[in-house]
Amino acid sequence: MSSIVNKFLPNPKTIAIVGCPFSGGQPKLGVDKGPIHLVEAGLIDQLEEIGWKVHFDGHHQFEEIHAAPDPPIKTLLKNPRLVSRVCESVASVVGGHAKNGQLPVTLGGDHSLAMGTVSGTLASYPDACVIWIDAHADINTSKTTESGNIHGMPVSFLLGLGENHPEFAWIRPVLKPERIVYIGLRDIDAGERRILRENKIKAFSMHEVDKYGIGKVVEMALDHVNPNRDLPIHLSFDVDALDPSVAPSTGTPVRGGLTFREGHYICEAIHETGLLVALDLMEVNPSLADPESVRQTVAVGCSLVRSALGETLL
Ligand SMILES: NC(=[NH2+])NCCC[C@H](N)C(=O)O
Ligand SMILES: [Mn+2]
Ligand SMILES: [Mn+2]
Repeated sequence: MSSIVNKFLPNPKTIAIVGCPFSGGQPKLGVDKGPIHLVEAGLIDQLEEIGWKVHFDGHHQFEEIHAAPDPPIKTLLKNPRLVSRVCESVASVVGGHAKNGQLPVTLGGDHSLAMGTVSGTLASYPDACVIWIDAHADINTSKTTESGNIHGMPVSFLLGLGENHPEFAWIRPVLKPERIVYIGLRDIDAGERRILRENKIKAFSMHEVDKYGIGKVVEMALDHVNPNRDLPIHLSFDVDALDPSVAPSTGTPVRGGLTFREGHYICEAIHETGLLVALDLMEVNPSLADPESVRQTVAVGCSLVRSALGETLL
């Protein structure tokens, strides 16, 4: 176990793996296989090797939810009922683990799931901040979305922006705009840019990563959301934040992303705060790209998780 002490977790330090084989927030098949590949690659043993107790009792089953199809309703959003119900159930699972003093590690699945994970974290740690690592801002509302894909919208629901959707009535808009920060952005829709500006949401795009270096960017990001380094941190990592040469198997790759080391540095630095209370690793899609690219993406996903949980280089 690394020498950093997590300030929020009781002993024995325990992780709860929340495997979420879910793809309903976007149209590409296969992202639901992400968590299965991550676990099959040995993630659980790897986390035990670095000193964690790990609970995993199988991937989340969304069967009953899948059994109730979305009726055609008048909205541009795709599968709103399905996504909402799945996220509601993820929120209660993640929230339950957090309340038991475990650190939930949610494996996606598409990034719409973060509506559930962040809601679950905030239910147990109301003053938690969110560090969102992504090529995208995922902050569209039903007014601004061009795709209708809900994986491009979870942050706006968490903030309570945009119009009310009865399907999503369970989501409490508990996230404050000053409690979220982005790193890695480089593909932002026009409407999202406006929302970020109007709500004064802090974001470090790849431009700032180039300009200041990743060390300084992480420090500035923490200074913004966690100035006294005393608030719990939820880290939501979309694997497409990494450059496609590093993580090719993902549904919406964007060139010009984080290097292998920049991605890992972020995770290592968050671990060093001793404040991490929840982690998401999202958007690994093992059915996109050739077998070697898939292997590489799954391996990098596992190593990001290990870094956030205390694997050290020395
Ligand atoms: N979680 C993701 N990979 N999101 C990609 C979102 C892309 C685009 N902004 C959209 O709204 O559809
Ligand atoms: Mn993304
Ligand atoms: Mn995302």
